[in-house]
Amino acid sequence: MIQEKGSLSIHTENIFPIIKKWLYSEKDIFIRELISNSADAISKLKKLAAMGEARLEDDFRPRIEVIVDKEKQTLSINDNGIGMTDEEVRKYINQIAFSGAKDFIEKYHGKTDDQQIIGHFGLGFYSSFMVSERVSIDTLSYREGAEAVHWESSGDTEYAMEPSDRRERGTLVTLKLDKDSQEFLDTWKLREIVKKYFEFLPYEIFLKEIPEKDQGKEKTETPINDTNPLWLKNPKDCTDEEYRKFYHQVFTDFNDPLFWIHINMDYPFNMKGIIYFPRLRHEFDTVQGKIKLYYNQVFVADNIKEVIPEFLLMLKGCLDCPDLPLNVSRSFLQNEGYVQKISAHITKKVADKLQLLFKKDREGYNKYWDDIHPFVKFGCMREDKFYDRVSDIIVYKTIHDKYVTLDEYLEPQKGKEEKRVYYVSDTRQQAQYIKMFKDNNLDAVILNSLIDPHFIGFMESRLDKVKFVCIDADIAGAIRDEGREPEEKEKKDLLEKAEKLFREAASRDNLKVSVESLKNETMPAIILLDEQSRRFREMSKTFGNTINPDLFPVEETLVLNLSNPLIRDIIRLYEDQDKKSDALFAAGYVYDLAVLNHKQLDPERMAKFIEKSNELLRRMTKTEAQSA
Ligand SMILES: Nc1ncnc2c1ncn2[C@@H]1O[C@H](COP(=O)(O)OP(=O)(O)OP(=O)(O)O)[C@@H](O)[C@H]1O
Repeated sequence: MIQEKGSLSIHTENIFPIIKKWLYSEKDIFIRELISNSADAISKLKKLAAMGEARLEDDFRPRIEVIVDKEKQTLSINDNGIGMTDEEVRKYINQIAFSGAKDFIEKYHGKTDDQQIIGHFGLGFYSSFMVSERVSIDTLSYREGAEAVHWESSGDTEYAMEPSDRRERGTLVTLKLDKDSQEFLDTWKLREIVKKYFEFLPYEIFLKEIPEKDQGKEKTETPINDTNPLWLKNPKDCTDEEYRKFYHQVFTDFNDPLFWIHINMDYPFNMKGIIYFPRLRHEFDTVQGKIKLYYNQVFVADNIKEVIPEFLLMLKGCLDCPDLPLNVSRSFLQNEGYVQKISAHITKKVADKLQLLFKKDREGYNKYWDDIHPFVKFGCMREDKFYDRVSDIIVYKTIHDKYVTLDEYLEPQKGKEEKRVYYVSDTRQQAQYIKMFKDNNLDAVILNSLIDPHFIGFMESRLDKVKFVCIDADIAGAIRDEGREPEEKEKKDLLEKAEKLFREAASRDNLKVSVESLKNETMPAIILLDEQSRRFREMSKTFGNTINPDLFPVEETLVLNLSNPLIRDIIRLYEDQDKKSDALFAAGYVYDLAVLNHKQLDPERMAKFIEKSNELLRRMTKTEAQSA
């Protein structure tokens, strides 16, 4: 060919500043575009060879090179793919690539949300001008008798074409980086970017620096990428060690995952990947999950909510979905039937895995539960289908350190019209109540994590005639000793007197008081909290009200235990004018102890309580000393 100069058919001057600005936050996408082009060029060549339309060398190995020349300030991408003839350069580069950029701008200009466009930007080759003063191409087509072509442009409307001295089939794109983009000469940074998008590209990528370091030395070349990610391997042939290693490598998490699911399907659509259940160090870790989406082994993005059910984003994994229509907008994806099928399939796979673990290794499943419960609960609340598949294997940790399903927990209440699940929402604050339950051989489950107030509400909405009741709320029914209950008249009389006495002693006119004969004799009184108002307060905490718990006061009832002789004695003392002050002293003390059982006393009350305790000791020793 003879030397040729020309003008590009579009007004690139207008486009240029817009694209540059738009790309500012994601400058490195030009690398993705150029390497993608090289990978496409190799795929096309392989396809043609398979059809018998191109001849490959016997020792052909697909290869992409990223070459840095710090002296010349150039960054080049070289491949041994299909190459281009001069006609093709005219067509694909001069016309298509540049008009592609124009289409792109027309479509997306003004959209501030980069996330509108997934993965493929359609900006292609043109994006190389975002970082370059000048871009050149040296290419030799696979076609027999083709001549190599050199093309060059500075990103304005002018280009130049002439013969090239390239001898090998394939394409070399060289960018003379502009002064604002010198960071792309940093091989460490380049390696990071290439790894981000192409860690699992099926063709080997090599990073080279010119002049080569350690010249003359015998070298073994190692590609930057892993051309055979584990998800492509048949699950039957993968070892646990390989799964763990892959997890460490991809997520740079040194902890081992709990377990994993290998997805490997070809029909009715193509999807491969591995999803891991990470170990949680604390509850808030859950938000740090990561599902990486790939398209034919090229990374697209992390955590695309439109493709992956939201609750699965708490897990970690890689999913390769070559059938995804990735060059479309997110809003379109949401309505795509294919995407819904992917979502449904992953949900089913995860539920199946949990069911399998539960059935085959209940012990192991119980051990995992502390790590996986936020995920399972969140999943149930988010996806009806997931709930339907796992509702029978939701387990609850009990105060006896066992893990039981709801059916197992409710077994002793079989035949009862309304069933109750007693739960602990704070193991420290409710320690006394737990002890009381244990002493009476009763069981309660522990639901003390952030998600649990929501989960309890959710479960009640799903279950007919099952109520969740906190261990410090309305439990008198569970621990009442029916055999010891006094006559109704006597009980009414006692209640009237006790109400008067304890309201006066606690200085609270509206204190709710009840009298019961409890199975447990040791405790004179306990405080019960109204379940509804307590739940309201818990919920307000999860919505950020941690500052003032008194904003939502919780209704309390002081339950006096008639099985403990102290209560009747105090009531009797109260009726004796001479002993009234002693009765008030003792009643106030009993009340304070009951309150202390489930929460801290406010500072003023605490100071008084200590004063009273000291007085009590003094009274005790004084009587002892007098009688001695
Ligand atoms: N390394 C290469 N080897 C062979 N042909 C190439 C190479 N790079 C670009 N081309 C040709 O130039 C065309 C335009 O490239 P460009 O990157 O602008 O768009 P695209 O790859 O077709 O689309 P998009 O990047 O939007 O997915 C390509 O379709 C291809 O035919």
